[in-house]
Amino acid sequence: MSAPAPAAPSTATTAPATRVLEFTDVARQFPDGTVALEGVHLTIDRGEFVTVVGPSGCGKSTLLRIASGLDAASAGTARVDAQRIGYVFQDATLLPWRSVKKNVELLAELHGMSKTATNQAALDAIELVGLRGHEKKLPRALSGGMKMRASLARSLTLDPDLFLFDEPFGALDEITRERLNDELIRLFVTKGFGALFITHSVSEAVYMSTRVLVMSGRPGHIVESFQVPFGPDRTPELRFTPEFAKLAGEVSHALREGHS
Ligand SMILES: Nc1ncnc2c1ncn2[C@@H]1O[C@H](COP(=O)(O)OP(=O)(O)OP(=O)(O)O)[C@@H](O)[C@H]1O
Repeated sequence: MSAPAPAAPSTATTAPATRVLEFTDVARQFPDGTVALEGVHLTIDRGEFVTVVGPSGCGKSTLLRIASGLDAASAGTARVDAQRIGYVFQDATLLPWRSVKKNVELLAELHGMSKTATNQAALDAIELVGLRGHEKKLPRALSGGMKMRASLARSLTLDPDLFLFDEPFGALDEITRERLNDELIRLFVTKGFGALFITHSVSEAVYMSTRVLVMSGRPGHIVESFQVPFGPDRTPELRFTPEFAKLAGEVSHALREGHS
């Protein structure tokens, strides 16, 4: 069993951090009076992988929707300084009649990229997510993991500064999920985007992130923040180390405390 990598910043860089997201005192109250979020402070820089865990219904998806611009804060300031935003949901949302390649090209097309640039971006993204050789397949011929790879590739064509993930691997079996965790870490290290990742799995949160945030029950706000001390070269064995177990235990504890 290999020891965890020494404590290090996730992406070793000496350049000043580029802030891609800054929430100050954000609240969201819906018209029916439901207060989903209250007093949320959150910053994400490029090169940071920030995961939010919290009890069901605490406002995690609402937080992500505000970050994506699909929803707006009802109080406070939600600032996103990203030219391009990637968005991956639990459902891969592929168009069933388009091939893998055509699905991956979709966002680039919608963003008005030229045919040549779209083609190249799609081929690069397909290569990055390991779908080479499957370009012509229709979504129905793909496994759940392959669909998620195609969904990831579709956003990668935009080379996002900020990537938003709403439980992207929640519906996958454990082996596929862990494999995709590793692939996403590799993409993150290669591309250096900022990430906001939502999951119900504490283990996934600790394994993937540079920082884990724990939300309280509704109205959701951040009750605890954990800097993750493991470097970018994480391998599955990390999950079996005492350091990992200790941190995961602390996050679980904070989750239970925030819940009560
Ligand atoms: N459009 C809406 N109108 C009224 N209430 C809403 C609306 N959207 C979400 N809510 C409520 O706001 C709260 C937060 O919802 P949200 O989906 O953000 O939670 P979540 O933490 O992502 O939940 P889960 O972990 O179960 O996916 C919930 O109580 C939900 O019912």
